[in-house]
Amino acid sequence: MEQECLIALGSNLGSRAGSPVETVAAALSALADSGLRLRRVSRFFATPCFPAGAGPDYVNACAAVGATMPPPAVLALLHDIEARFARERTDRWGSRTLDLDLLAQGDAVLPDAATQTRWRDLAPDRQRSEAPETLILPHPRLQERAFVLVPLADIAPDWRHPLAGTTVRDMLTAIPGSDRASITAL
Ligand SMILES: Nc1nc2c(c(=O)[nH]1)N=C(CO)CN2
Repeated sequence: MEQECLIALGSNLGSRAGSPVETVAAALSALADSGLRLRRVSRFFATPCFPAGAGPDYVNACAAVGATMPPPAVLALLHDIEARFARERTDRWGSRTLDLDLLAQGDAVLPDAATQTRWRDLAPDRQRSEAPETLILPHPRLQERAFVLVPLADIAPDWRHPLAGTTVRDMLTAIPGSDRASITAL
């Protein structure tokens, strides 16, 4: 059965595809060519780098795609596309030629809610050692980021977080207005 995946795209450096806008556009074509079915694409937005001053502005967008494969296979596919656009994975907040995040797949919760709660309460360094490269769904920082929520609201305003119970529209209302105001559609 096909499930809907919500994917966030971001770029703040040119790649072999060209500018960040061209890179995000090329990544969407790559997604469509990869066996995922492209259902909806948001507008492209210029967003200030988070954290502030860590690099040039980003271009961010979101896409809804249909997938018949399980979440780890979708993630592997996203990593493969990132690699083709030569993203450097060394620096956590550093500049990105292309960043593809799997935000959600249907209402999947991975790992289970109790494990996610335990991890969330750990200090960040222990979080990284106990939960190294584990796929967490929905994406654990989805609610905090205007640069994700603003494009996501274009394509899935009524999607409901399976643990928090809130919609994308609710989450967007809950973040500071100044964060939203700093984002402009291209
Ligand atoms: N505005 C914005 N800032 C970021 C982004 C991003 O996509 N947009 N991605 C990052 C690395 O994941 C770090 N900072």
